[in-house]
Amino acid sequence: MINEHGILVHSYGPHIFHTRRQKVVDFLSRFTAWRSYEHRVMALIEGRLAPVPFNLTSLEICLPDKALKLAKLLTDTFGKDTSIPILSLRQHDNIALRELGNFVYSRIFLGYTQKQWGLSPEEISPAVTARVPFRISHDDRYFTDFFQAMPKAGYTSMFESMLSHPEITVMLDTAFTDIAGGHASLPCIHTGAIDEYFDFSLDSLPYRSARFEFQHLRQQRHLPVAVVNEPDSDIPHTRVCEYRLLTGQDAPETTVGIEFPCAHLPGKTQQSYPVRTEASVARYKEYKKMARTRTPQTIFCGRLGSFCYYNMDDAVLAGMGAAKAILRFLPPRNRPPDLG
Ligand SMILES: O=c1ccn([C@@H]2O[C@H](COP(=O)(O)OP(=O)(O)O[C@H]3O[C@@H]([C@H](O)CO)[C@H](O)[C@H]3O)[C@@H](O)[C@H]2O)c(=O)[nH]1
Repeated sequence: MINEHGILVHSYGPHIFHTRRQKVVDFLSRFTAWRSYEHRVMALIEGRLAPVPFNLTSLEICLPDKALKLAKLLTDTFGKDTSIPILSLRQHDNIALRELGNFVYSRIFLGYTQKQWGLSPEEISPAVTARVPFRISHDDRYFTDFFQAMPKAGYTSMFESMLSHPEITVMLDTAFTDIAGGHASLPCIHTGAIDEYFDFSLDSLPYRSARFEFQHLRQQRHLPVAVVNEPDSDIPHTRVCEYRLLTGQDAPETTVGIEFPCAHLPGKTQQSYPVRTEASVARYKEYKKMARTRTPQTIFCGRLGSFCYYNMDDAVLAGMGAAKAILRFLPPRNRPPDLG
């Protein structure tokens, strides 16, 4: 969205496209040109800014007296240019590595995760914190995928181009319950929340939400990198994003977005992240079972429909799969030949 100062911002927080899947790149490239962009993030640790994921540069910044020795130990133990989840480092047999793991855990993960999820890192799936591993290299990019880019004219323009087709009608501000009386009798792809779709009949699924505060600054540049994380638990926000550094927009002034995670209140906030615990995943599976028997022609998709912590490329791939799957509901004579 272009804000009132003419700056392109992301209303729901920074979205950075990155993937290892060529077929997803090929598909999206039909609708957008790209601006090559490698994301870099820093975190404020004891008053100093250091790269996140924590890497050998972060080590030199945060623990300058021990950095050389620890870098050698890390490289000897795990190998050069490797990475390791923080929870594994904290459990290592070697006491120096365990202590280092505890240092990084307490300075980067504990407060941030508590704010982000309302839970400690141990209470959420280990896959979540493993998204930001300890890097045994000086690579300070947030992602290592071969394709990292932003849609040149923004995501809105990319989706407008995707939806501009004579057979596509877009109806905004229309609840799915307003169409065909709600539960679809025709084949349908539903990307809304599966618990809401079934009127919370098995109780609600837990999600986290976030509030974004935008500040326009009368200066050319505000941050050293596009995103600065704030892991301190006493400060309510988790990160600040300077959008022009993501989008490359040339402008004399800048806008930052500050992210405040919060609980999701059904009907009041937007679900942003599914909170996947053993109990919530079990409940989601019950909803899936219900979907199979009650609405077999509805394909649930996306972060909310699949109750999955998808990255954008995961969501696109699942969408491509759903588009193919829905064609199977067509009578065989109407199916495209490559569907079989
Ligand atoms: O400083 C930190 C960073 C992360 N964590 C913990 O790791 C979890 C996963 O982090 P991340 O993948 O960054 O989470 P998110 O889905 O919000 O990231 C998206 O935002 C942008 C970009 O990274 C912004 O800089 C990108 O498009 C997405 O990947 C996190 O939930 C924490 O539990 C931490 O503790 N401390």
